[in-house]
Amino acid sequence: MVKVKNPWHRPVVIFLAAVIIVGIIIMVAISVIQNKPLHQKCKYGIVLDAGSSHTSVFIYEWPAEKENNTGMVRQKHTCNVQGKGISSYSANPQGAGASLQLCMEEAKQKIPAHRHPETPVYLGATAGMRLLRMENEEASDKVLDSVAHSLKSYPFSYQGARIISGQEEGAFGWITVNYLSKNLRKPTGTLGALDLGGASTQITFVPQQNIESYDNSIDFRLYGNDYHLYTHSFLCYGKDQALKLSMGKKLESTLKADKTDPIELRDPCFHPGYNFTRTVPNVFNTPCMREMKLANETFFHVGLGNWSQCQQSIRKVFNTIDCPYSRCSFNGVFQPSVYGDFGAFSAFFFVMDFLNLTSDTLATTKQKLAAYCSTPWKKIVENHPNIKEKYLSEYCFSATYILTLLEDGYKFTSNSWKDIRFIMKIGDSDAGWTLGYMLNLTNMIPAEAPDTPLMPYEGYVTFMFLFSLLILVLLLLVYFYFRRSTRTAQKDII
Ligand SMILES: O=c1[nH]cnc2c1ncn2[C@@H]1O[C@H](COP(=O)(O)OP(=O)(O)O)[C@@H](O)[C@H]1O
Ligand SMILES: [Ca+2]
Repeated sequence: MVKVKNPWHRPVVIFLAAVIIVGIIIMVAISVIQNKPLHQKCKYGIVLDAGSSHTSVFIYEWPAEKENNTGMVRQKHTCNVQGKGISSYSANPQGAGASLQLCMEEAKQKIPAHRHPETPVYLGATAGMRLLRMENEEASDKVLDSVAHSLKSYPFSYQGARIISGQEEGAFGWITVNYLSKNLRKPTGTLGALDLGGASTQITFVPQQNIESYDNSIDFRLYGNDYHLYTHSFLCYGKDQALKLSMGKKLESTLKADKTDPIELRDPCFHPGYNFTRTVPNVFNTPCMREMKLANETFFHVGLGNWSQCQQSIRKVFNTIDCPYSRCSFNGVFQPSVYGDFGAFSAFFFVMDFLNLTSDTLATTKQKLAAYCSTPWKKIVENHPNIKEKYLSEYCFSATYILTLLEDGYKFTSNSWKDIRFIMKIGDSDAGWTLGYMLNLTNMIPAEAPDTPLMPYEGYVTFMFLFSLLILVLLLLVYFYFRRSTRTAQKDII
């Protein structure tokens, strides 16, 4: 009997199989490396939010290759500038620029040095500077010159320092929340934006009704979709200016009713037992109100802690009678019915979060707030020893103002109240106008949708891996089948 065997057969098959396996491994490795998102290659941008009460510096970061994809920019760092807002430096403009130094030095540390020259820096000032410009344009120009001069002294790419309009503030806040929620490339609805500052407040949303006033309408084409937005910014209706408006009205009626000395302003929006000596100019030092000349300049601000009376007094700062359109919010400003979900951020969040009122029904919110406002001031201070007294004393007013603004002003109902989400951040990033402002100025939101790869990166890697595994298994099956049939043939021959 002769045993037929090809001595070359086995090593050749093994060699071929090894070459194929190594080839597949190399192919997968190359494709993984080739397509790996380059995490280390990030770009940066800096936006300074020069608000009426304070300035914050925001540093944003995004992967260099993916700048046109929605949701790719994230907030890397924030720095709160010490002291008050830049508009408080009207008598000492140099101080405004100097106040930014610590945070700008921090930005130099946070951003890799080789990226400094290409990192854009923008400063946008909001309602505090709008008011200063109304009052004293020369002073407001000097403050802007001072911050511009300061920002130019850093190694970044200075792109300007300006007062943004209320419309921009509203629209960019809307872009921010919808960019971060990744709503912009989907057919699903968008999120309206409610921003409450110290000196102004903004409402922005996609309405169902026609926009009757040109000033309140803004159009965007983003990622191939058209958005027709309603937006309005109420100057003087941020919570600090609204407090002045409301106190000013009460002070005027107190003086009409009773000219006794000392003047006592009995205020239902402050806690019982609260008693603070203030000066009249401290209330009236704003272009939001007619000046009131008074011989006696100090008064006692005395708390009563009565929520429903507080709401009555706040209602007086909204004119809901005159309306030249089919419907208005207040002060003769056109507003379509609120529609869809809303993100309420900035002071809307700070106040409602402090009072634990971010997830109740409207009726429960009112009940809880009434109980809070009637709590004695002494007890409030005892319960919150570490909170700044100015903030603490004003939470009853601020929350009552928020409820009145949303319900009587914007016409939210107990039903649509459920559509308001009080938010501070979405993911890592703060809700606010700054991110939208930067995305717009760096052209990071294209009008048309950019070409997208066939499948996302993770899907691509998984696909390549499974496909290679399949080929390998098939090859092994062929090999074993081939080996078995060769052996069978050999046996048959034997
Ligand atoms: O922790 C907090 N508790 C209560 N209010 C806060 C807190 N942090 C900031 N605020 C308030 O948020 C508001 C922010 O307004 P901002 O300075 O942005 O003014 P603007 O947007 O009108 O220019 C101010 O009224 C400020 O007092
Ligand atoms: Ca603000």
